[in-house]
Amino acid sequence: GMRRGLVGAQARLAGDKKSRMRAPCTALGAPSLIFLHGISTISFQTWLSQFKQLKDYALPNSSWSQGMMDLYSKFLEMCKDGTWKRIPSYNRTVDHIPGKAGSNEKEQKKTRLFLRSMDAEGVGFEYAMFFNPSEKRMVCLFQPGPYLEGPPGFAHGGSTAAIIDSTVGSCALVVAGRAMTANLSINYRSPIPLGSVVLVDSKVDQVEERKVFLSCEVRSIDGQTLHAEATGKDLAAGFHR
Ligand SMILES: CCCCCCCC(=O)SCCNC(=O)CCNC(=O)[C@H](O)C(C)(C)COP(=O)(O)OP(=O)(O)OC[C@H]1O[C@@H](n2cnc3c(N)ncnc32)[C@H](O)[C@@H]1OP(=O)(O)O
Repeated sequence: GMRRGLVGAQARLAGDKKSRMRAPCTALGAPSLIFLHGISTISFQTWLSQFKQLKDYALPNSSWSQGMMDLYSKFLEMCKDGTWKRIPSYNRTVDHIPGKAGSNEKEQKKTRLFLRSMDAEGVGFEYAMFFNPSEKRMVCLFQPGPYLEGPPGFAHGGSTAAIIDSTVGSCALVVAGRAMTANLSINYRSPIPLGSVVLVDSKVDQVEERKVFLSCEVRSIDGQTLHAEATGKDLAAGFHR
């Protein structure tokens, strides 16, 4: 009931019953905000049409817990007035790059975005990101699945690093247009139970020419437990190398 209602709400928000397959335009709002370069080389319509066949993985599926659904629903609400933007997610890195999305190049068919590498729903990284432009803040709702185990019953530190890197990297990418993580320093404060839901909350603290300085906290939904905190530096270069 709740879940179906939410998916319905999502579809209505996107204004299309096939929103599962094609949410990015509505979700991103103004793509020029996200991608500060390259957009002029192809027509806007062509760029949009490339997303049509792509499956968006940042939408609810049956593996999402009630906690994950509730949080997702809360963030969708906050998207209504434009304060937050839902960020779509694909299973190939190339599909996030304007002008290259939907590419059929042979080599790119074989590669996967690391966090979307597991085909079964719920076993690996289940996550959805939301961006707040005025705060230059990217929040990722993250539900680690059973295949991310490190200590028995808890998420592997590398998986935590991966979700932090991706959230911080996406934040830098949205703010700076291009981004490559140059440095990431993580303090692990409290283990993350598999199947729980945490908030990976990152923001840009400072931009100095090509350097983007970011900080990030991973907390339980109620905010009471600090699981990890990180600082990072992204360089706004190299992504298209
Ligand atoms: C949609 C999906 C989003 C997913 C996001 C995922 C994000 C990622 O995982 S990225 C992958 C992991 N990162 C990498 O592989 C990066 C590997 N490193 C590199 O390619 C290069 O070192 C790169 C591009 C970061 C920097 O190289 P380059 O552009 O030549 O910079 P360089 O000229 O050496 O340094 C520029 C400045 O940055 C500083 N800097 C460079 N590296 C670092 C570092 N590791 N730590 C701190 N500062 C650094 C330098 O000191 C220099 O500062 P200044 O100008 O004041 O002297």
